[in-house]
Formats: sequence, structure tokens, C-alpha cells
Amino acid sequence: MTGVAQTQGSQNIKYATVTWDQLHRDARLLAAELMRQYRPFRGIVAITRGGLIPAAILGRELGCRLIETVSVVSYEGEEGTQQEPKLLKEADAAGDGEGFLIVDDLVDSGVTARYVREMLPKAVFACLYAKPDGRPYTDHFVTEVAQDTWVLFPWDMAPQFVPPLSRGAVV
Ligand SMILES: O=P(O)(O)OC[C@H]1O[C@H](OP(=O)(O)OP(=O)(O)O)[C@H](O)[C@@H]1O
Ligand SMILES: Nc1nc2[nH]cnc2c(=O)[nH]1
Ligand SMILES: [Mg+2]
Repeated sequence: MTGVAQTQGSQNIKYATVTWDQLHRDARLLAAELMRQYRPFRGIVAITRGGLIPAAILGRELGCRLIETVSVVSYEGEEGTQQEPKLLKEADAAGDGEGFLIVDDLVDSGVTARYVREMLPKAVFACLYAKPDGRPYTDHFVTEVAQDTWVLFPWDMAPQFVPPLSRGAVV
């Protein structure tokens, strides 16, 4: 995870960037930890959309082919204006969560995780990254991220041209 600061208007925003390779490595580390601690899961519930790719990697590593989704919207707009979670689709196949693993990309405030856990109280919850406020709502995570830092996932970014310093670029 690489930290960068960017100024937007008068605000200095801290970002932690995650590459595809890092995300894949972290998802495999999480899978190894879950294999050590649990019997095979009956299925995985991915919290859309951020949990979809981590859930696909975990499903492959854990040999789990039943992938259900729960669709919750907690943030709208650029880099997060949090609102009341809105449920767009329930995880019907998961019942009360018994034998299921809930997967998300990260917990930040923990609002989304708490909301989904209430629907699936018997499931195990795992994510890749956790900010301190969200930590109590996840059973497993790989890397902690500072609360004031916005995680940029590979699907949030695109490589772009940066002019050389000799042309007066500001670092
Ligand atoms: O712990 P919280 O403060 O609730 O934040 C974490 C949630 O926010 C993001 O999802 P988002 O609602 O932005 O939707 P997305 O996954 O569809 O991008 C992220 O993927 C988590 O699901
Ligand atoms: N991409 C992204 N989505 C979030 N949703 C809540 N916190 C975050 C974050 O740090 N990064
Ligand atoms: Mg999400």
C-alpha cells in the first residue's frame, strides 16, 4: 500500500493506493488465515460492489463456488459522502448466515458491516483493509489503514502521463 497526499482546493487529502498485485496478494493472505481457522464455508456473500473482486479471489482459493451478493449503498458522490445504508438486494441464499463468509473490500466507519451483520448474524465477516472505527465490525482483515486516509482501489485508478520535473512539475 502506497501513501500519497493530494491537494484538492484548500484540502490536503491522504490516499493509500492499492495495486492489483497487492490486492491479489492480500486476498490470498486472508484466504490462508480463513483456511487455518474455519472448516470449509458453505458459501460466500459479497457486499457489492467493493466485495465482488475480493470474494472472487477468496472463492477460488477456498474452493467455494456458491457466491451470493448483498447490495448496500452507503456512500454517494466523490470520495464518500456517507448516508444511511440503502438495501438494494438481500442475500437470500445465505439464510441467517450459518456457514457463510461475508466479504467486503474494507471497513471504514463500520456502518455497512454492522448493517449486513445484522441481516446475517451467524456469518463470519472478513475484509482486506480496516480503519480503526470499523475494526470492531470485522472478524478478519489484512492491513489497517489510518482513519483519515482514503483507500484508492485498482478499479478507482488509471495510469496517466506525468510531466518530467524539468518541465516545472510540482512534486
Ligand atoms: O465502513 P463504512 O463506512 O460503511 O464503509 C465501507 C463501505 O464503503 C464502500 O462501499 P460503497 O458504499 O462506497 O459502495 P461500493 O462498494 O459499491 O463502491 C466499501 O466498499 C464498503 O462497503
Ligand atoms: N474506495 C474507498 N471507498 C470507501 N468507502 C468508505 N471508505 C472508503 C475508502 O477509504 N476508499
Ligand atoms: Mg462497498
